[in-house]
Amino acid sequence: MATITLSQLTHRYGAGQLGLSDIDLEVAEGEFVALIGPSGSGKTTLLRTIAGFLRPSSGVIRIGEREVVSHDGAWVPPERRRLGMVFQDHAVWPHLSVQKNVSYPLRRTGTPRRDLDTRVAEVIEQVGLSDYASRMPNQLSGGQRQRVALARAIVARPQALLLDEALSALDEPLRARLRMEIKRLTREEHLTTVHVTHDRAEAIALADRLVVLNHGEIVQIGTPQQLLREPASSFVATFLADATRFHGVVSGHRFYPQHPHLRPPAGITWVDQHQRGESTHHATLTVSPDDVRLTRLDPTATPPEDHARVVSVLHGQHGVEVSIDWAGTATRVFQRSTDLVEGDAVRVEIGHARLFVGGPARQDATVGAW
Ligand SMILES: Nc1ncnc2c1ncn2[C@@H]1O[C@H](COP(=O)(O)OP(=O)(O)OP(=O)(O)O)[C@@H](O)[C@H]1O
Repeated sequence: MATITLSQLTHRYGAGQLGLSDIDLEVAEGEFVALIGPSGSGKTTLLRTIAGFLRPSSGVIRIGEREVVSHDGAWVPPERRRLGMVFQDHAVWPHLSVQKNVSYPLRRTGTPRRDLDTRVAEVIEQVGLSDYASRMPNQLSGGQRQRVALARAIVARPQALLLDEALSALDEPLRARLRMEIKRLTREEHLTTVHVTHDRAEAIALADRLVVLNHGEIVQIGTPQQLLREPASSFVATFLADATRFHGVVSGHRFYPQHPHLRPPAGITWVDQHQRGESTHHATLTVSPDDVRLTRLDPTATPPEDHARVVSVLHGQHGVEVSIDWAGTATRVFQRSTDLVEGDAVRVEIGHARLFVGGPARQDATVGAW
């Protein structure tokens, strides 16, 4: 296993489109890192650059002891980087059995027969396919084919494992099971892993550290708990925890919201992002869906001015997601259970909020789709 180090990595596509901007990142030996961010933020570009499918415009990539992309233009092609890759679409060879698919990387490098048989049997067992070794891919389920792809990616003990939406094509509950198995397997094999996913729950469940990208830049790196507890910007709070943003101004250490009815709660965490020379008075209050309480108002009485309306109520396995319209601001609220229904008038109370003062203007841009 190896450390992956990226230094000042920048990529511009042919049309001038910025893919990556000045990325510095070190993935430690045996660490599991997930790349997350809105659509177009650069996740795929970054993974493809590490894999060697894309040659960055500038910067250095080191995998283990070796520079695979250097300042002086030196370049190691993908097949010589000793990386394992798993894509979304079960890329296994249809004309080869499970055993032959998995053993292929070892046959290619001329591994002696006995070593090959032992290692292939070991990996096939690790992914739970021992009873299927002689089957052809068309006799397997989607989940089983993805396990074959995973076994083939790790059989040659790669320096690192790259996962590109590897679980996205699978349905629950299979997806959740394979997610846990990947976690176990990467730990057992002490695999350095970089995982691109659109699924925040998956990233949070699997990763030792999350790398949040936006506009081709890293906007925050940290453990899932750190990022959830201490998002560095209103963008990260909104993106990772579905927080709602309310804009306003700060003056004399008080927040004045634009939102006509918002009463800032007593529990505010101030995050001062003020940058010298910038206008500092703009501020964004983020409210996490867990920190809002809703009380149904008497439907026969005229609702007070600051009421909100329930727009939708989605019951799920682990609770209820209530969306409200609060003077034009769509706000998400998580509740353990509720008897609220669409159209109800509610009173809104905020338990805790984070106030981001100043900071880069573009973090307030639309978060975008996953
Ligand atoms: N082949 C290409 N030519 C030009 N621009 C590209 C190309 N591929 C990606 N881009 C641009 O580079 C930026 C980063 O794209 P990338 O595909 O890495 O994002 P992503 O985070 O993986 O997005 P998604 O979640 O939608 O897959 C985007 O602005 C995108 O439009």
